[in-house]
Amino acid sequence: MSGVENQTSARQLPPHVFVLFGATGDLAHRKLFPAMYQLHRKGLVPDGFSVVGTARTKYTNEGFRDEVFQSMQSFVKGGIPNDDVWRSFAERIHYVPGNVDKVEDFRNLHDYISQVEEERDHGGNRMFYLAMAPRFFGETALFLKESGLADTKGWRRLIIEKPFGHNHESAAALNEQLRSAFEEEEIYRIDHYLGKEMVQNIEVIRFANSMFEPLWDNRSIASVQITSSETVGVEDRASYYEKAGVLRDMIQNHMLQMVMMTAMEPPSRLRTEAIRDEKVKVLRSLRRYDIEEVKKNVVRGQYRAGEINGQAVPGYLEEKGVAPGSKTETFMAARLFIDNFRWAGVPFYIRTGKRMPVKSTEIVVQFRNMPKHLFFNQDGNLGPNLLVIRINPVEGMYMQLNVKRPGTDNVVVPIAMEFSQPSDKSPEAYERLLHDAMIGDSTFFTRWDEVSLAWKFVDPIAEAFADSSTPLHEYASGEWGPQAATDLVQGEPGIWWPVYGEKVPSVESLLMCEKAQAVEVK
Ligand SMILES: NC(=O)C1=CN([C@@H]2O[C@H](COP(=O)(O)OP(=O)(O)OC[C@H]3O[C@@H](n4cnc5c(N)ncnc54)[C@H](OP(=O)(O)O)[C@@H]3O)[C@@H](O)[C@H]2O)C=CC1
Ligand SMILES: O=C1O[C@H](COP(=O)(O)O)[C@@H](O)[C@H](O)[C@H]1O
Repeated sequence: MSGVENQTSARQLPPHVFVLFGATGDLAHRKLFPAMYQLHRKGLVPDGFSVVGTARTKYTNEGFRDEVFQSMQSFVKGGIPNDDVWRSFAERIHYVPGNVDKVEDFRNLHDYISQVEEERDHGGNRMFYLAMAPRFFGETALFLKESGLADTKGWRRLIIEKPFGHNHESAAALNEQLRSAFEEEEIYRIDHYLGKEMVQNIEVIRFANSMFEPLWDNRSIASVQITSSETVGVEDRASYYEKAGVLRDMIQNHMLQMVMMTAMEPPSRLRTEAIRDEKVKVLRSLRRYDIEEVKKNVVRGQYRAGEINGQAVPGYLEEKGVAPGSKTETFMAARLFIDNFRWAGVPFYIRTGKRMPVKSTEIVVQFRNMPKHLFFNQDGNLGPNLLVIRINPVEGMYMQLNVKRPGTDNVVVPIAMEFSQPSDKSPEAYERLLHDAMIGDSTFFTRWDEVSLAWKFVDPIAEAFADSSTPLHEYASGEWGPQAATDLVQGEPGIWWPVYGEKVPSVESLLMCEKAQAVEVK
């Protein structure tokens, strides 16, 4: 017995060689090896599955396996034992030193992989994962072709990390390079938010519950708010973040993906291209902003020193690697409009930033108020119904409803009808996405037209930021962004609904919120 679980309900993966570029890097150690280990532990990988890692640092197979084992102690919750499961996984791991700037190193890698394929049947299939800096993506794809590595007897697939370009022009150029070596169907562009359990659940909540779909439009919904707040700062990623800012780091990809999942039409069938077609239509209807509209609908900010969880933290400008006087935005809020029949007139508010009070991602769908109020809460107000989808750290949802407070008066209180599931039971986003790519399911990867349209939306905002026509507001670490972001939310609801992080909303917190709303809406 290897100790490997026999998980019959999930799909067994096809045999293949998994070629991991950037195998010594942070992503490989933090996410990819733990994800593959879990797939192995669950009995989902077949005999013919091997990982061949490559990067410039020199390791023997044994040395590299030890390195992966050590990093697993930090990156798999609770660490992993040195038992049969690990040993049988380690046997699958190989390492070949190489530099992606040198085509001859690809030939060397090719020879090694051919040897691995001779020793065990991998079905002639190869998966290439580019876990490297984006500047290497295009050239690596071309060298894969030139060295013959991409000529396989079975299937070949390319998984590519974000960021996919810096703007539309560079993304299109990169796409052309990739397409000269791989077909669109062979390219799996990662957006790890699409691997999150509750992001995938949005479709199920919407399309498997008959009570929501009839209400899911501008007749019943007043607004949608999507918040993704982080407590961390730029950490040691300034060299990347200084050029990206939150607009390219979070909005162009994760935030727009959540907008698409919330706003898309039901697909005609549960098929990859049918789903992606519906998502793309949302981006086609997303109103694009010129500079004047950016000024009205977009707010950006940069964190200053403050406190997070009682700990003093420095401002962005004091962080390691940040240029003096940097204008990089670490926070952005925007009011978006999707100009189609379903959503005309419904504002979609999005906000995301670093060094905010809690780590939380939530989607709040606010239903319209009653045409006439018969009942009121203790402040003479009546809160709206909300459907809140909680993406992380809690995975779940709640519906905010009004009920009668027990007693002889007719006072109404808001309650949260709540569902949550333990997040440690869900596969990590990377585990789920690797599994999908290995079985050839690209539903939760981004198609080129999605990426292209997302850049077309983002580029004018980036230009407005670059020519300083929109102010860069300051906010203290530990705050919910600048005041201007609060001012953006007009009409119903008039406030940003709170996000609760680890907490569960209580009647008191919901009432406080209604009170705030009553004041703001006036
Ligand atoms: N880290 C994370 O959590 C996340 C990362 N990403 C994305 O993943 C990608 C990788 O990020 P990350 O792992 O953090 O980056 P790292 O800098 O930690 O790793 C880069 C890897 O590339 C290798 N490398 C660098 N130059 C060469 C070269 N000339 N030839 C061959 N290999 C080379 C490095 O190894 P060596 O020095 O040994 O050559 C290393 O293995 C990026 O696109 C990033 O945006 C996306 C989401 C999250
Ligand atoms: O892609 C990125 O996402 C993380 C946030 O991801 P989460 O899963 O922790 O919500 C963000 O910190 C990082 O800057 C960005 O590159």
